[in-house]
Amino acid sequence: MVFLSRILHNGRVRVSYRKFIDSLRIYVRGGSGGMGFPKYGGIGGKGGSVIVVAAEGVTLKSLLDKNPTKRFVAGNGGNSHKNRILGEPGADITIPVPVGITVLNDFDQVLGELNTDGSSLVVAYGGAGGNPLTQYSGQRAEPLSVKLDLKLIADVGLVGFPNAGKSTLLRAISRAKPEVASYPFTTLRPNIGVLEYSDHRQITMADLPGLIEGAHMNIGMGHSFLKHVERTKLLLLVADIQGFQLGPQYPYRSCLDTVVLLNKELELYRDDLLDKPAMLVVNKMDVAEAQFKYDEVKDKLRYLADVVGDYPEELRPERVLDFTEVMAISADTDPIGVEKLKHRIREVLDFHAALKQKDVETSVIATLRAQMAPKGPQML
Ligand SMILES: Nc1nc2c(ncn2[C@@H]2O[C@H](COP(=O)(O)OP(=O)(O)OP(=O)(O)O)[C@@H](O)[C@H]2O)c(=O)[nH]1
Repeated sequence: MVFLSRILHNGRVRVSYRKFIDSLRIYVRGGSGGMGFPKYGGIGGKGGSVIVVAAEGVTLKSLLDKNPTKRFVAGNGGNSHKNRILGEPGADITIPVPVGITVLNDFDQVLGELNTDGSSLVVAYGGAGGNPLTQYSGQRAEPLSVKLDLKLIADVGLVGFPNAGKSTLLRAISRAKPEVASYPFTTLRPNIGVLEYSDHRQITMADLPGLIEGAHMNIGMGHSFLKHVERTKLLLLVADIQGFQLGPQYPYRSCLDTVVLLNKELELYRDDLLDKPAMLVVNKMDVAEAQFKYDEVKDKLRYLADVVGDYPEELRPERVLDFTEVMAISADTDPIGVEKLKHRIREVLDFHAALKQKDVETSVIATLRAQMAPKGPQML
C-alpha cells in the first residue's frame, strides 16, 4: 500500500518532496536611518543591515522553524539630539543559513554564494541617517524578498533510477545510514555520507532521490534535486543489472535503457552536467544471471554513443556521458567490490583534480608569456 500510495496520483507518478527544504524565500528590510538635528547640524544614525551568514549545522528547516514569519528587519538608526549629535547606528541582524546557499533576488539574479562556514553577504542595507541633504529626515530602507537556494556540496553525486541501490551503496561505502527499502522513492531527500580512507582523507558522497524517465516533466520526484549534483566533482551513476519497472502499467527498462534514460534526464536538466567526470556502477551482481546479463551489455554501457541511435528520438540523448570506468558490484553482499570502488573513486577524483590544476598552470603560463613577450629580449 505504501508503494501504491506513493506512486499513484491521477494515474501519474508523483511524490512530494516533503520535510526537506532546499529553497526558502525570506523578506528582509534594513533599518531606517535616524532623524538628524537641524539646529546643531546633527546627523541621524544609519539603519542596520541584514546579513546572511553561512554556518555549519544550520538547515533551512531549522531557520524556518525559528522564524515562521520569514521576516527579518534590522534595527533603526538613533535620532541625533543635543547630547548625541551623531545618532547611534541601528543594530545589524544576522541570519544563519546552511553552507552551500545561493542568494537570489526577485528576478532570479544571483546576489552571492556562501560556500564556506562563516562566509557572509549583506542582503539589505540600512537607510542613511538624516542629514542636510535629506532635510534631516532619516532614509527608509525598502523591503526586499530574497531566495535562499541550497545546493549541497559533495564531491560525488549518486544518480540512478529508484531502487537501484544508491542508498545501500552509500551505507556500505560510508558511515551514513540512509533509509533502504524495496520500493521506489524511498529516498525523499538527499543524504550525505563521508568516505574515509586510512590516511584520513575524506570524500563526501550525496545520495539523491531516484530519477525516472520524464523526471524533467516533474514525474516521480521530478529532477529539481539534480541541482545538488551541480557542484559535485564526479557523477556516480548506479544502475540495477535487472533493469527497472515502476509498475505493471509502465514499460520495463533494461539496465542499458536506464543508463540511457538517466543520461537523457541529466541532459534535459542541464547539459553541461554531461561534461563532468562520470563513473557507472552496475549493481546487484549477486542476483541470478547477473554476470551473463552484464557480459552482454558491458561494452554498450562503456560506449553509449554506439547504442543511443537505437532509441526513439524522445528518449535519445543528444550527447552521451563518457564514463571513466564501469564497475559491476553488489553493494549489499560484496564488501571487497565496494572497497575497490571506494579506491577507484579517489583515484578518479585525484586524476581530474590534477588535470584541472595542469589546465590552470598552462593558462597562467600562457598569460605570463603573452604579457612578457613584447617587453622581453627580442631576436632580430
Ligand atoms: N540483491 C541485491 N539487492 C540489493 C543490492 N543493493 C540494494 N539492494 C536492494 O534493492 C532495494 C532498493 O535499495 P535502495 O538502496 O533503497 O535503493 P535506492 O536506489 O536508494 O532507491 P530510492 O531511494 O528509491 O531511489 C532494497 O531492497 C535493497 O536491499 C544488491 O547489491 N543486491
